Amino acid sequence: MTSSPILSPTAPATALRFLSIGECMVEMAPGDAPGAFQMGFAGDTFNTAWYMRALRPDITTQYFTKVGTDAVSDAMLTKMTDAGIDIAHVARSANSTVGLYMISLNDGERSFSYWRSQSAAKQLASDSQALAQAMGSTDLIYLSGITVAILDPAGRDALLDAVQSARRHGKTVAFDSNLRPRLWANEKQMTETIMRFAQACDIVLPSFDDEAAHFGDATIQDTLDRYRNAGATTVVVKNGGGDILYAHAGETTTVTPPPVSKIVDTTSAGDSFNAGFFAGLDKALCMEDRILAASRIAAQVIAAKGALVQLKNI
Ligand SMILES: O=C(O)C(=O)C[C@H](O)[C@H](O)CO
Repeated sequence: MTSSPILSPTAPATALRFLSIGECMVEMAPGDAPGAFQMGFAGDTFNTAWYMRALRPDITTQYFTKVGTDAVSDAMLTKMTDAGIDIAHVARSANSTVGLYMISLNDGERSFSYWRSQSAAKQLASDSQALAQAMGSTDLIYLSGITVAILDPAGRDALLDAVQSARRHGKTVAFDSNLRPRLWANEKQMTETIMRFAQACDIVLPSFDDEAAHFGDATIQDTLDRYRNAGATTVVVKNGGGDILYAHAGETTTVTPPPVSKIVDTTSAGDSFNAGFFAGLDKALCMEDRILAASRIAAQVIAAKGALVQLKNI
């Protein structure tokens, strides 16, 4: 079992800074009464930033996105600042607003409907200088397959350039492939672009069920090998409630997460897991302990409705 560091040697020993890049949307989640919905704000990379802030109030957590200038965009930014997330790198656009999604639950199975095709966040990579500046003033950068999926080809190239440059400057970059076929033109474009970004990252945190469905991986080991062969130094393959497989510092090991007692809504399971994992990166923990801590956070999150759940006993 290894406790070798993951963060770049240039990362500070204290006052770690975390930057999450992506889209936050209005979330309409099923309420308690039939037909009722509860409005909130969520989005995979924002959820991770929110949980990171909850778990590590001692570090700077920043969010990078673009929103509108309307009232709902203001309310979203208030939600971020109330949570203690630094929004200095959030840009605003006067002629667009934020996206929206609705969760439908059917016998515990969730499905999503989205209204995001015109959202301001689709332009988040339009200012390369802003990207470089944000990445230059952080240590750990996080983005997802959704962050990449919402961009146009020029935006994808600009984001990839920025990530590669940040890595050359000693930043640590983490990526959750978060496959959302509906956001891509076709499966080939999705899988090729995801691998292009994975190649540029240090840490990759895929989920086996999605990877099996879209990359055709027969086993969790196949998923791990594909990302490791692409060049990621640390790969953690999430696996629903099943055994998690990781590779780090030349070691490949399985971790059995604690049994989950209650599943109400799995929204944000992977996002909160990622935050739980990042929260331990600057600590002298072994990989297994980081992964177990992340699993315990995700277990709390899926025991309640919605993407953002107040954590207990952290
Ligand atoms: O699908 C998306 O873009 C989302 O970010 C919605 C949810 O908040 C997220 O997927 C939950 O994991």
